[in-house]
Amino acid sequence: MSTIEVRNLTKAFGDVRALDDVSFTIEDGEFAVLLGQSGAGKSTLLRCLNGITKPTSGEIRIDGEPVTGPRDDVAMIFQQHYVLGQLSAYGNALTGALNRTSFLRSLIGWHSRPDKLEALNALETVGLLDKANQRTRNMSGGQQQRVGIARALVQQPNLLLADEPVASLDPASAETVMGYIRSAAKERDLSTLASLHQVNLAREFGERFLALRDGELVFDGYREDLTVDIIDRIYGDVQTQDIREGTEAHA
Ligand SMILES: Nc1ncnc2c1ncn2[C@@H]1O[C@H](COP(=O)(O)OP(=O)(O)OP(=O)(O)O)[C@@H](O)[C@H]1O
Repeated sequence: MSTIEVRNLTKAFGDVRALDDVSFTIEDGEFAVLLGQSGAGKSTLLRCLNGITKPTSGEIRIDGEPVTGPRDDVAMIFQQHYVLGQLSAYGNALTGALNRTSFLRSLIGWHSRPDKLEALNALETVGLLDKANQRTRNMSGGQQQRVGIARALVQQPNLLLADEPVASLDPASAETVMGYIRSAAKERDLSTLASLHQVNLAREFGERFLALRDGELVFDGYREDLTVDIIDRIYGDVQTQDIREGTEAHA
């Protein structure tokens, strides 16, 4: 777990300000959800936190240390499950330990006992221990995404980032996968920032919420503060119709 401080972060692509003077802090072990319309700047923010994208100005610090490039203690889960189809779930999970494995050892597929235990432990966390030996190409999309989560956990991150981790899944699998991300983060006390475009899922799983609109941070608060009117401000009316109807139906 780590504290993440983002100060006056701006990222410009030509005339487009993908991030515009964004500042926030994520406390140790906090589970934060990043909201915003398509093009709001969510991926750019996650990529800056991951050290893949260099900000135009501003600063990111993890436990006080400036982020200047990719770091081993920051793991990312992507929308597409980038698993190696020919490998088993266990083999994929073990690739999360490559940052701790020498090049020669990785060539011959040698892994330390603690790394092997870590991979099995991570598969257990995502409910796939009984499928450890199954080739991932024969698994469902949701299961492949859970293998991706296991791999991220084996990396032993202090910060877990997830960029639309359930966008390509059906609603039931999306809920299952989000449940595993949430419980993995809780179990390991991981500071987490996950972008989600499904507002209902975000409200179900999020604890803290950050929202971007046109690159600006327009909301930073907790579940009780994330009212339908705020969601309206983040998205416009389109996404909130269902929520209003749901709220009224339960009233
Ligand atoms: N490499 C790039 N070059 C030029 N413009 C970019 C680049 N990456 C992002 N942008 C622009 O920055 C803005 C923010 O994009 P970003 O992908 O961060 O949004 P997003 O909220 O993640 O959207 P989505 O939900 O559709 O993935 C958009 O206007 C996008 O076109």
